[in-house]
Amino acid sequence: MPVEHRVAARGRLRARVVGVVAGRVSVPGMGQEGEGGASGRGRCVGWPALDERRGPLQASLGTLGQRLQPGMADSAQAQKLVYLVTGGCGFLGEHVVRMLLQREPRLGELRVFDRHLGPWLEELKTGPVRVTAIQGDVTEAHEVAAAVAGAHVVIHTAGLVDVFGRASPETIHEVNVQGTRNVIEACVQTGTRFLVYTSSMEVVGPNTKGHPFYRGNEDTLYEAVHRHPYPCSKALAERLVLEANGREVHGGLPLVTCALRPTGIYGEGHQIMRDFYRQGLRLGGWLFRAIPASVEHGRVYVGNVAWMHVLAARELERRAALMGGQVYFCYDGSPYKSYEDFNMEFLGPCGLQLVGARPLLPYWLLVFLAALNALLQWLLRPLVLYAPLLNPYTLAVANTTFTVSTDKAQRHFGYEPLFSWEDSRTRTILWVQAAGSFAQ
Ligand SMILES: NC(=O)C1=CN([C@@H]2O[C@H](COP(=O)(O)OP(=O)(O)OC[C@H]3O[C@@H](n4cnc5c(N)ncnc54)[C@H](O)[C@@H]3O)[C@@H](O)[C@H]2O)C=CC1
Ligand SMILES: C[C@@H](CO)CCC[C@@H](C)[C@H]1CC[C@H]2[C@@H]3[C@H](O)CC4=CC(=O)CC[C@]4(C)[C@H]3CC[C@]12C
Repeated sequence: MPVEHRVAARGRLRARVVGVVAGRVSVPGMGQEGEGGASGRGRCVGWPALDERRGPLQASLGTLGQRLQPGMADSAQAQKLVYLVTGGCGFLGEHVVRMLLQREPRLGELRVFDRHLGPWLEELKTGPVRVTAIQGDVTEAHEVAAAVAGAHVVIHTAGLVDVFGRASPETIHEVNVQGTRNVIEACVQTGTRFLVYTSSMEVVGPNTKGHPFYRGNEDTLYEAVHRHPYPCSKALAERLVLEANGREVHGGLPLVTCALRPTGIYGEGHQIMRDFYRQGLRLGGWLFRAIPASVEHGRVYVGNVAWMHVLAARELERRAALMGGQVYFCYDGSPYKSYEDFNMEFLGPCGLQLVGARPLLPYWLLVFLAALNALLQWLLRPLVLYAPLLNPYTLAVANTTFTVSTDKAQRHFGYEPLFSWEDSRTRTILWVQAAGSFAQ
């Protein structure tokens, strides 16, 4: 049984801590030095502008090696590091946690902070690394500050991922924007210097005009205009993180931040994939094409997203001047396909078939159905939560080409996908099969 106790660090704290443990290790190769680079700036229609008082991004920090904190020396003998992963029990967060345990040799303590702690944390009980599970809420500044205190690196992946209208826009803003602000302020107050933020491709697009983004990179010009609360919140939060780069933290050294922008993540734990599978099973093994095969939607395997987080976090120290204040799309070798055709890479081997070489319904009818769903959601809200997958926003995202092709992360911090497409596919298929066989 885990020992549960109250955290005493830094004042009032309601976060609950569960101590557990895990292990082990390998080291990746490094790539070439790269250039600086731009970060996309989104515009959120109908949302408040960010406080601009801190001015433009501060990307140039000097060589970090000259200003090492205790415990940050780059050698096998170095003091072990304390990592904090917010949202560490989510779909991506769990993979980040497991990846850190497997592939961060300097890991001394891993703090997993989440509103809902997963029972799988129990498995991490054996091994050389101390794992501390902290039940807490990123919107509670004091809980975040207590969790951050004493951490060397924070990977902030907690977020409210809702494009279906389950949560209110205010709640999405509170968790994604204020939660991120709390993480940044906690780093500043407690002297934590390295912050990796999980942003999203949605910060860039697809935009409200449905413009295609075809094999774009971090410097591709694109009109990033959002209306939906989720991409708005991610864009605002990303901006906060990037603008915080270079701020002086407690102890006088500069904060180093970067943001990673995954495209649509898939892999073990992907609930929407599991939902499509179950829906197909209910329909006798059939799914019906709604989106033209020619509309490409960028996807990335969760293990590679986790790996990119681990590498970025590790390299922020050595490459602060290059990486600080930068954004990186998360990409891998997953093929460019439509959302539905891509899902069939996994659902096909699980016995489902996608009916139709072309969409079975005309687009105008889908638009009508999506609008009807939105209306029903609004009408029924006082009585029941009606949140189907299809709404005007999800239709627009699924029906707009958005694909990424970039090597910026490779050039800046040596990222190469850890999992090949074949591995990613096989792992996902096995998970879908297992997940689908549980309760219908
Ligand atoms: N799923 C996707 O395709 C993509 C996700 N992202 C980003 O990746 C991050 C992780 O997303 P997923 O793993 O897909 O979502 P998820 O919902 O599985 O995980 C989010 C985690 O954050 C936790 N959380 C939510 N609100 C919290 C709060 N107030 N305090 C503490 N913890 C809280 C949740 O309990 C959950 O464990 C998010 O920031 C999301 O915006 C970015 C691009 C694509
Ligand atoms: C029209 C339907 C016919 O089958 C298909 C509807 C699919 C949608 C539910 C998904 C299509 C694209 C997805 C989003 C995309 O992958 C980008 C995302 C990034 C994030 O940061 C969060 C998740 C998401 C918005 C993702 C959500 C589900 C889709 C809209």
